[in-house]
Amino acid sequence: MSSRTGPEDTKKPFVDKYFECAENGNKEELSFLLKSTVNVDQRNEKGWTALMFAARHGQTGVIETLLEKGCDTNIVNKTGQTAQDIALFWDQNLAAKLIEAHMKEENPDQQLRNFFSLNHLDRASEKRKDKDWLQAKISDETSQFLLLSELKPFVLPIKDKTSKWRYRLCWLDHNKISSHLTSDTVILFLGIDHSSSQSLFAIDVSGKEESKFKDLQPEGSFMVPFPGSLQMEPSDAGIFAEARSMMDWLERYKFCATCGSSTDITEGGHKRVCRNQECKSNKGIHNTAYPRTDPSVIMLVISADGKRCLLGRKKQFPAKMWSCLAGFMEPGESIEDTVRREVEEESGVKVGRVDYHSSQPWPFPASLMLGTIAYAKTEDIKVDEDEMEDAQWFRRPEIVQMLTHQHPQGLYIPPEQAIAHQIIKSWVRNTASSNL
Ligand SMILES: NC(=O)C1=CN([C@@H]2O[C@H](COP(=O)(O)OP(=O)(O)OC[C@H]3O[C@@H](n4cnc5c(N)ncnc54)[C@H](OP(=O)(O)O)[C@@H]3O)[C@@H](O)[C@H]2O)C=CC1
Ligand SMILES: [Mg+2]
Ligand SMILES: [Mg+2]
Ligand SMILES: [Mg+2]
Ligand SMILES: [Zn+2]
Repeated sequence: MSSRTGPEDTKKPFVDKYFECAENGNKEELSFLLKSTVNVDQRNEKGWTALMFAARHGQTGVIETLLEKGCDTNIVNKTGQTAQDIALFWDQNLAAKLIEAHMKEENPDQQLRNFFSLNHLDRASEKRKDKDWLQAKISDETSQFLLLSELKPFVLPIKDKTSKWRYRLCWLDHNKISSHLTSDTVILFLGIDHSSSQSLFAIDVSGKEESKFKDLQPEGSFMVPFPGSLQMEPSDAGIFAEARSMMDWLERYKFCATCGSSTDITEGGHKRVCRNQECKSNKGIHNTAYPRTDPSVIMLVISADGKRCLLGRKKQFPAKMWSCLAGFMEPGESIEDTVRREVEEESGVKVGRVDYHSSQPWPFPASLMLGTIAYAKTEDIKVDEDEMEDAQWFRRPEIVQMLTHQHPQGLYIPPEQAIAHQIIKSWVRNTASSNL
């Protein structure tokens, strides 16, 4: 490899050496560098990681070491390839298989699981209808409770396997929180964790002095959910999404939307029941007392020549961040038509075909993002100035710069936890060898 230069700093000789070890299969020295100076996912100026160098040269021993050290197999380089793409391109089949096996282990269904959607709990929707069962679980000494104050979760700081600071949900057992449970405390059943046989709950402690909870766990704190929750362990983020959306609904929908009467919380917090026996909401399908989920579409619009994609800036976005267009679905509208309508409203561009990509619960407060790739039939842009600050077509090389934080003007797209990032990355990967 001719050029592997990284950022101009004192670490550069070590980083160069690190990539050289990956290329030559020098496992011992690579492990030593990882222990002392180098981050496992360090990239060079072309966006290559050690895993990519090892994949390119079929260094299976190094690949095993890097995978053990928790390297990220999803990183793309500046041409939009992952390490696995590189291994396949260079006929390093053993290397490609090793990476694929690791990815399968982490994600057995081989389906993109967006951040906030990794919730492994069994919601036990039949069991939670049984009041006695629920009450027994609330008092069970093995049950675990998550505190939420004004929708802020009680969390612990931890270092992940690459030494970055992240947050974990802080679970407290019944003994610790029993003094905070009064007859009007909102208790939400989250589900059963079958790996530990524990039932998990969230409780609302809004209005109580937050510092008091430090006695239960001195390292714990209430975290402002956005953007803090993006730094959560992905498996906790899914549980947090359920807890936050549900708690927000329980707090905001106290009265019956049909007749305005008071409601009672049932089924562990998953349903409200109108106290007015005559109310239409108590008659089956008309029930307005279930939690809300607001479907929203989010789309990467591709130009007719396939070479550019359309990104927009909402007025509230941080400076220099561009993202996919997005919008709420209206009742009686298909996903495809919502995409066509929102794109035309926001940018004036007309869309034809729409393909589904993946989905993401977005708990601010309760959107379900339906991710799509949409194909434009027109090019002229007319920005909806009420909602958008700007919308523009970007060529693929510029998108890659934005994706890999290499853009000369510092433009960037949302982080990997946002579905927008994943849709953009998919397009970049799928067009990696098409010379656009
Ligand atoms: N995960 C991700 O990567 C991304 C997620 N999103 C999320 O997508 C969702 C939709 O995107 P956005 O561009 O804001 O939507 P829209 O383009 O539909 O426009 C937003 C406007 O819609 C109105 N609105 C608010 N709630 C609803 C609702 N439940 N149904 C219909 N209209 C509503 C509001 O208008 P008014 O103020 O007049 O009430 C709001 O200003 C948001 O929740 C946003 O946070 C967006 C981009 C990226
Ligand atoms: Mg919008
Ligand atoms: Mg809109
Ligand atoms: Mg809209
Ligand atoms: Zn009612």
